[in-house]
Amino acid sequence: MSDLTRLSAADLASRIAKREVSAVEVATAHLDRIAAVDERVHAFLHVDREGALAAAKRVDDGEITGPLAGVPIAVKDVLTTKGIPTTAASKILEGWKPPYDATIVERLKNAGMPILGKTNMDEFAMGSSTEYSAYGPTNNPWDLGRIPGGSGGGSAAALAAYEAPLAIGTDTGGSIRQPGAVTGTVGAKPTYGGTSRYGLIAFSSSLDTPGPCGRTVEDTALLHAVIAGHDPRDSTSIQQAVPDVVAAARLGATGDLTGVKLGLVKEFAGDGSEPGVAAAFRESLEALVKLGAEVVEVSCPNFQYALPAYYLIAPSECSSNLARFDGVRYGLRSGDDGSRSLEEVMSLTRDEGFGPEVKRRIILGTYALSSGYYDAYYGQAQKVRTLITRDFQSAFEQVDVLVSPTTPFVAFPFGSRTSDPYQMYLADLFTIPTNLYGGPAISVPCGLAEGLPVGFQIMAPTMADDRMYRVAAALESAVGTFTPPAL
Ligand SMILES: NC(=O)C[C@H](N)C(=O)O
Repeated sequence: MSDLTRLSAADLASRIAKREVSAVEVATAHLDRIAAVDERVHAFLHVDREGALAAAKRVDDGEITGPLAGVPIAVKDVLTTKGIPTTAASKILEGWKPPYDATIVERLKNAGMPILGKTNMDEFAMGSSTEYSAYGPTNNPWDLGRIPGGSGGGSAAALAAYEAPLAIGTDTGGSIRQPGAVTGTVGAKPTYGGTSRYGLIAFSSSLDTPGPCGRTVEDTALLHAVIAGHDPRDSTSIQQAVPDVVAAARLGATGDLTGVKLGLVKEFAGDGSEPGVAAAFRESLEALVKLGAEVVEVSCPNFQYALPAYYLIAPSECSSNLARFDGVRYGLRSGDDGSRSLEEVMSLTRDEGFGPEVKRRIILGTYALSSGYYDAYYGQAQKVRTLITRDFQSAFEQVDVLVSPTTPFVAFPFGSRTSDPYQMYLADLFTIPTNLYGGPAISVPCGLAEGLPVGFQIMAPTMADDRMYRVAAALESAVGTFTPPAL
């Protein structure tokens, strides 16, 4: 039989449904692949062999059916999994086993999708390379000396290394799309509120968005349909019905984009992209025009303020959200030998438990929220957020979607951006505006630059997630998918 780990999720699901292959065989093939290559890739922080096989058996026993029943999946370690270690790649949560499942995880289980394990990430999702994981970085399957993106580098690398056919990520400023771009995989950030945050360890609550990752656009859409939709346990969850993203992906795959208007953001053009990235993006745009799309230049003058606004809003929210890690309620507790006060124990725990990037953001956010500075920093950033939203709204009066490269550069070598935080933050230059607005966006592989993958980003209006899938699938039909060298 062909290697099951090379098949698409759609193909696996149909073979399992027809009983040409069992779900247990599919899960076993992926677990064996993880055992064979993950020492080199380090995509996983925890592998749940027993749990995955038990879930697969329930599908084989006919207890669960559905569009992705029996298709295994990897889950970013920032979503709670009942009884399974969940660390957000931080020492402060080492050994913590949550007492409940995140809604996303619950939906995967109800859909009969065996969870292979938890994937590596930057600590608390702060970073663009997984180099800030307290458990060591993930290596990019395209070149093991390079970063797989971040924060969800583990989920993207697991796909590129054929350790999992599907994965879950979360995107606060680009953490699904940028890892997708640099690993040659697909990553979609749904509309904010379109996927539940219940059980997602909060970084920046007004931005955090869980979403699907896959190797093809159709697979990603199939997973989107499983996880999206209203959740009464999340107060910002949207009530409205989820658009039919699977139908949109299948429509796009026919390769006809007649009448679709693509907006090229004027302010992004030539803005710091590596020449290879800019070239692959331009060629893809031409490919889309051949499929019938029209390209219109649009101006979004406030996008240039997105990065600074994000680095006030996200740290401000994180300084509040991460206050709960105090050595009392979860995981690590340091220096509690009976001689120290509660404050001292909290302080020692947080000093030992948090890594340097997390500390940097807590300090930055606490400062931005402090009395006397609140209006000048946090308040001002919120106003910028409104202006960016207006830029999107007026752009979408002229075009159906906006397009850009996903990230200005291809996967960079380890250590090349850790000494200057700003250089790391630039990885999200093109992805952050969407998070501030709240709309959906997807990254789809569009070519190679010096042998490394380049991502093409498609941004759509809120609750028009289907539009981006249509264009993404059309692009995929024109440029194909990209396979890394054998590991
Ligand atoms: N969490 C994200 O979406 C990643 C972003 N690079 C950040 O460090 O905040």
